[in-house]
Amino acid sequence: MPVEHSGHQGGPCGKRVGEEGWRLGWSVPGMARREEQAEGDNHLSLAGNERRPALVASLGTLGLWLQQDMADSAQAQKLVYLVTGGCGFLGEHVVRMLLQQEPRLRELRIFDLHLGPWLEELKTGPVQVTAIQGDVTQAHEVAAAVAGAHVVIHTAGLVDVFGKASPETIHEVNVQGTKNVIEACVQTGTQFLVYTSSMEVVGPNIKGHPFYRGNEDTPYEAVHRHPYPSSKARAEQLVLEANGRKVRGGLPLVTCALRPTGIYGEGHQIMRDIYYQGLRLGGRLFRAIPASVEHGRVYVGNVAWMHVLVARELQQRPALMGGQVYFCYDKSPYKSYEDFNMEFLGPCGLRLVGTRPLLPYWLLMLLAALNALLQWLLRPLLLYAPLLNPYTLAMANTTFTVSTNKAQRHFGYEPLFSWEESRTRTIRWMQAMDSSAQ
Ligand SMILES: NC(=O)C1=CN([C@@H]2O[C@H](COP(=O)(O)OP(=O)(O)OC[C@H]3O[C@@H](n4cnc5c(N)ncnc54)[C@H](O)[C@@H]3O)[C@@H](O)[C@H]2O)C=CC1
Ligand SMILES: CC(C)CCC[C@@H](C)[C@H]1CC[C@H]2[C@@H]3[C@H](O)CC4=CC(=O)CC[C@]4(C)[C@H]3CC[C@]12C
Repeated sequence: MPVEHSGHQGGPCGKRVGEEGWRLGWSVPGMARREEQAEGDNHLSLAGNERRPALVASLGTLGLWLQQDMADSAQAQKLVYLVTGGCGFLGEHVVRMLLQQEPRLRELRIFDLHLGPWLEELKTGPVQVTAIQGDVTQAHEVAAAVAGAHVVIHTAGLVDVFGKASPETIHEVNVQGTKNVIEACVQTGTQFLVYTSSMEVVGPNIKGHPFYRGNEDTPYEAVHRHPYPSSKARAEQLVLEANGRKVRGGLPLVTCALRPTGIYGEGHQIMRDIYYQGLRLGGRLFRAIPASVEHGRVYVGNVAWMHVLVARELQQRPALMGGQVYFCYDKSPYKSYEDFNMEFLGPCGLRLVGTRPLLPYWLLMLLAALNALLQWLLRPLLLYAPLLNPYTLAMANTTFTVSTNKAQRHFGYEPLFSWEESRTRTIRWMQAMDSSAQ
């Protein structure tokens, strides 16, 4: 079913809720917000005194202890992080997660081609937030942003499986951009680099082999032809090969790569597109993929949390974690791409028609090929970029799921958000998005 990435109508979602946008309500479950932590720090001496009566022997001791406390906290808040692509879907969650969950942050630099207006609200907090408008393909811009950073989280990338950008541009951003980030770390002396890779560096491959609940060591023939996975695979390889290179000052560069499966959650553009497509079709979507095809999905908040944790622990366990890859996973259920989306679209009033695909696979392939042909023919006049093309069809129609605990073993990762919470947050976002658009 060709789905255009445009158009917008109000829908049943919006009629149910009248709440603030998800950006305003962003918080982490069961954890103190960073601001609250900072506030807590200010009162630490009193709370601490209750717990440690021996220290309250005299006012002098109390004063000394307070001084020590302040020195510790100044010492603790010393790190400079840089997030490339920090205004993207994932990048924004990483930025917000860092501000909430990384108490040692002194400065957070956000580097992106397009800066979001929401950055302004972050500038009033205790951490210095520096927004840098820049292009990862420009080595000098990257080097200037990286200089003085302790950790770089490189999420910037051109995510295009719809043929919007040329293969050259995808390569330039994803591969050359990553090279620039690595070289900037080496030249300026930044020691820790986390790269946002993708499950796509593994598969599904062009032969459509299933990857059923595999892990980082599962053998799989990773063969790519499409520019996006090829570029991600090359960039990941560059990042991993750079592990151990000497950076300015003589210390070794420590790198690792995170491979999310299909990310979902607040801000997910494709989910938004599919929702509006469903509305245009009278609240219905038509099943195209057999329910038995499993597609790996992971909640954006958990992917962000994994980035924060991996960046922190990379500094503690460089020998174990340097040069490693980790799939991003959580407790999201194994389902087909369409059935999974219905977890959110269903409560927004959409219905998936059919227990089996309504069209035979060969016909879908034909439609996908037609779309590709149309895209090529229309290119001089307009950009025709429907969701259905031969590549996306193959992606959706090939089982690819992960089952691993490597991140838990190596750096103690546990999902921060349960499946229920992830689902609720995503539904709330869709409802809020729709009501704010009406
Ligand atoms: N969305 C998904 O399901 C998955 C995404 N990933 C990876 O996660 C990362 C983030 O992806 P999303 O947040 O989904 O994409 P996104 O398109 O929302 O975010 C990418 C960000 O990078 C920025 N960017 C693009 N080109 C740039 C350039 N030349 N210089 C500076 N900034 C540039 C964009 O402005 C954008 O803010 C990407 O590296 C992607 O490959 C990996 C697995 C799954
Ligand atoms: C009925 C249609 C054929 C359904 C089309 C769905 C597709 C648009 C999506 C199916 C699988 C998605 C991709 C997958 O989740 C893995 C990804 C990893 C990334 O690193 C980037 C995004 C993506 C390629 C994702 C893109 C949309 C799908 C192809």
